[in-house]
Amino acid sequence: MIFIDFKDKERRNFCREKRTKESVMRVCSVQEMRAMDRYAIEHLAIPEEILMENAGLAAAAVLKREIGIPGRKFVIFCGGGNNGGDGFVVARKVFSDGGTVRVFLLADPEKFRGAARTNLDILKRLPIDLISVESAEQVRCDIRHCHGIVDAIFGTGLDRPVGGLFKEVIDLINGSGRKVLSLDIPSGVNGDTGEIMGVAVQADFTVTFGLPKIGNILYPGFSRGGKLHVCHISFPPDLQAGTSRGVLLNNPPPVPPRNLDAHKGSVGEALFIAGAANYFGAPCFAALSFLKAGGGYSRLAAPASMIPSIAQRGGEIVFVPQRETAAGSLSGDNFEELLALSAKMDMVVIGPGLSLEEETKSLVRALVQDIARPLLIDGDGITAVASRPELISERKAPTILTPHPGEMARLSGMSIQDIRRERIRILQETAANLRAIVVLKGAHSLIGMPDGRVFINLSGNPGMATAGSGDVLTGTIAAMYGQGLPLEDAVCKGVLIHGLSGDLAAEARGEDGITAQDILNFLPEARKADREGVPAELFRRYSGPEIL
Ligand SMILES: NC(=O)C1=CN([C@@H]2O[C@H](COP(=O)(O)OP(=O)(O)OC[C@H]3O[C@@H](n4cnc5c(N)ncnc54)[C@H](O)[C@@H]3O)[C@@H](O)[C@H]2O)[C@H](O)CC1
Ligand SMILES: [K+]
Repeated sequence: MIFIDFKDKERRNFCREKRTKESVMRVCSVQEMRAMDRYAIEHLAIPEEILMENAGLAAAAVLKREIGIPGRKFVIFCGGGNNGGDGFVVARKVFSDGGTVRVFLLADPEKFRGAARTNLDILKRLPIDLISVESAEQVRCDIRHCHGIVDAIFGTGLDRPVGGLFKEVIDLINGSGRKVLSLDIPSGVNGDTGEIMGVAVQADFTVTFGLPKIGNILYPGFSRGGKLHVCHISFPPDLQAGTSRGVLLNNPPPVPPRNLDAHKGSVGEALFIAGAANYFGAPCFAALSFLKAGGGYSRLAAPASMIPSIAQRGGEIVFVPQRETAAGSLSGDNFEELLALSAKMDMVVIGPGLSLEEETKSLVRALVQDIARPLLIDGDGITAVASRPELISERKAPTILTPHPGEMARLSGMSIQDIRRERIRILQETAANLRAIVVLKGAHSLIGMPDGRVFINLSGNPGMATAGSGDVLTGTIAAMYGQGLPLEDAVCKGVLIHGLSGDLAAEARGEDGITAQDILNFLPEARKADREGVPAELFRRYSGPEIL
């Protein structure tokens, strides 16, 4: 365990962290959480009341740290399930620690069962205000005069859109300007998808129980949770380790050190098959990012007529001029040369700015089928092969695909809306069907492995939603592989470094005007920070929730 003093912002405390496989945190679905819960209760004989007590105590500890308890007033909203039960424990603990508390029930008190019932019955014997909410108006005054609100309305049991009185109360909470602590997950966020089910609490802090749920980590749910903490509520580590098809936070191992006698061939050789008339940026960003991320030898096979202008921006690239179609894209008769050259590479990248010319698409399909080296397919390359999944699944060498949601829709046959809603499941199916590593790009990009594992990446920022950003990602991934990381780790590391570079660019220049050029320019700093320790603020974000 490495201790980091996060408060020392002044000195821009650079943490010397070592990311290890053991430090990868699992994220679980609602069903997995329920199974863990059941196992703990039935096989380990941990009573439900003890799990709930652990949950409530952890939440009260966060209230104490963030707001303070003695002499403070809290309003606790409790729904009719166990999330509400956790709220009752918090109420008892706040009261015991010298705070004032009012508990508002959003369900018929007769309906509580099990541990929630037990805790409600305890509360009834204490001098704590327990009020059944009939209308939102009833709570307005208390909300205005409290120091903090605890949201224990819905947890993982949310199973339909939020409306009526629940919606009115959540709207009041969100408009109150008070500090809000959500228990397990902000009420209204779907635990499996991160979707907002009509309306959701905007929390300042969330304490999630057992393990983070997918909805705590995926957008838009992630942005509703504020600072995220996790309390393992005394589950043993083995139980939390989960299955091989698990969802994990992206935390790849370090890139191997550069040998003192490194030469350009020993830190990776990549070929980029990219570019067409009017697409000057994509090939240049892709091929240059490979070098800026530490790769050794970057070759760019682009239409011959484009090369003089690209060369002005990237003289470090080695060019392989290609014959072109009348439209200025790569022509089919480059096939043999590209295939022969590909055989000598560590990795081939195909797609950035290739255009959707029919002849070029046919060339891509033929190359995808025959290139016997690790192949990263991006952009127009994905569109060219999307209708022929067997070309990818039957490849003899590994394949990486880096789709944005629109390209993912083409690859998976699902709509963009479906992909937003069920990102993890669709990614798992697509990666398995295509036998490929699939990077679904977006806020918190997802990396899906053919065996069903999914890594959620936490680096990056909205400023990176800019043209050319994806081209920089391709070269970054290829560079990680060229420098010796195993393929899966290289993809995970490339995604992390790309986001880190964007975060450093945002820190230096502000998020709004970041361009692909900025992400490219910050790659060397990103590599350095990844080796020596990222700034404390970023480290905290990338490490995921703090464990209580
Ligand atoms: N290991 C753990 O994670 C532990 C979790 N705990 C807490 O328990 C909740 C889950 O409890 P559950 O009873 O299954 O569900 P909820 O409390 O979230 O609520 C279910 C309740 O709400 C109704 N409902 C659902 N959606 C709506 C809606 N849109 N509108 C109105 N009503 C709705 C539903 O019908 C039920 O009545 C977990 O999140 C943790 O906080 C344990 O305390 C400790 C172990
Ligand atoms: K909640």
